[in-house]
Amino acid sequence: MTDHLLRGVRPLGAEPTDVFLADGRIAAVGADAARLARESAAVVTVEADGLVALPGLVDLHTHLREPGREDAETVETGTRAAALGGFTAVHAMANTTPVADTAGVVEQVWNLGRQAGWVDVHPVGAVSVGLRGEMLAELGAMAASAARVRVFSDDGKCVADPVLMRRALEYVKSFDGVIAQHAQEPRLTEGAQMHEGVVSAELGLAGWPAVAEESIIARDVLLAEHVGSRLHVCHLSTAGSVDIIRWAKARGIAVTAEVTPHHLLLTDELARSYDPRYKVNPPLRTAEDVEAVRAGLADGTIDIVATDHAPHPAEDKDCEWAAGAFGMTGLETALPVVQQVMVDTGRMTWADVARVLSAAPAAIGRVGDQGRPLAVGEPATLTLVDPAARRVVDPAAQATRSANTPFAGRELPGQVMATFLRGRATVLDGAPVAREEVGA
Ligand SMILES: NC(=O)N[C@@H](CC(=O)O)C(=O)O
Ligand SMILES: [Zn+2]
Ligand SMILES: [Zn+2]
Repeated sequence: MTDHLLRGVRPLGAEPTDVFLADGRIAAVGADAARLARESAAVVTVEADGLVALPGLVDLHTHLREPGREDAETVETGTRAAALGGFTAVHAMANTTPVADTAGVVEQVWNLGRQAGWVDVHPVGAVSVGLRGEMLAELGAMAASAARVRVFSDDGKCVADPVLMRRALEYVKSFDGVIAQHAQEPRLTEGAQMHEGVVSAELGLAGWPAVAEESIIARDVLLAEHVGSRLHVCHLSTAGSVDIIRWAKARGIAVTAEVTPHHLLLTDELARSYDPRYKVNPPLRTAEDVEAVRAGLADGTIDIVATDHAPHPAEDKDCEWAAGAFGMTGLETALPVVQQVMVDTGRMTWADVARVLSAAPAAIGRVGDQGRPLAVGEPATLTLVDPAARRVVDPAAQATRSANTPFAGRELPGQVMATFLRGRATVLDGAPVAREEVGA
């Protein structure tokens, strides 16, 4: 395998240094790096002046759409988009067709990920058969499969039945799994089109009230406490949800929570455009909610940023608001949004970014060989970002097969220049590097 010398790179934004990647590991940092590189038979030098090195990003919430909706995304296109976004691992949500509710389907997704080779693909297993919320899926068989599933979710649907939720939390304890809940009380959100508030009232669109999210989170943290199991809350979006998580953590409950880039930046005011690009579950909320999730991420109440990358083909988005599908893409814009909202405002450091986009999601998903420190001997799984770059988001220039980014036309800071997965470059000079090109 080709070795790489990264010259003048700033690990976690610290002082510039040289880093040498050899045989899939970080072989040297500092003065030793150039010396060892000279002894290497095959070395590529990356001029990394001013680039920040982060551990490879880990997404706990990605929709890859395969099997079943290859018109929206495939494992190949979605994971290439992930690598370009600086990711080295993604968790592939279970709401595919067929649903990933058996060992057979999760192994299929896992194998597709290995064939594509862009990032490690960790399939998420469904909690219930067919996401129907009635009967537990074969959680143990998925955990014991080659895919080694640890994260289970009916995402897209809420596990609304408290008994089923309790049983799921109990079941995953035996293999250290976690239930990732899409917190949406179904009865309170029937026909909902956007956040329930001033804007929905003015537009005359059916509302999705904050309490529909908060009541499920409140119930679930109490269930997790009662059972003594791990709960993860997907795409938390309201100020009240942040308060509940803060309370639960103070009480010692094993709960973790994620926020998406779009909920960190965008508000329900965008619905006034009637452009379904802004239609998502949970919906874009108010400016007060946006401020609360930023504060919650900064103070550690919210553990991670996850993309909820949800590609949809044009026919499901180029339509009137009411007919549009819920969901937005996010893999190629997540790091730039976090830089803009949290780093460039001084609310977080690059070390914090490494925590919320790599170490913490790897820990929640029990992905042992990712989210590691950038230290000698560790796997060479990292990404290099140019924080001084600025780019206007162009859906046509993205690797994802779908164009439903809510950030189209916006200027965002930061560009991923290189990504390495166990020493192999998946991205160089900001462009994807197919595995065949490097002969690895
Ligand atoms: N977020 C969305 O609005 N949509 C997701 C499902 C989900 O994450 O709930 C999708 O699969 O399209
Ligand atoms: Zn969801
Ligand atoms: Zn989702």
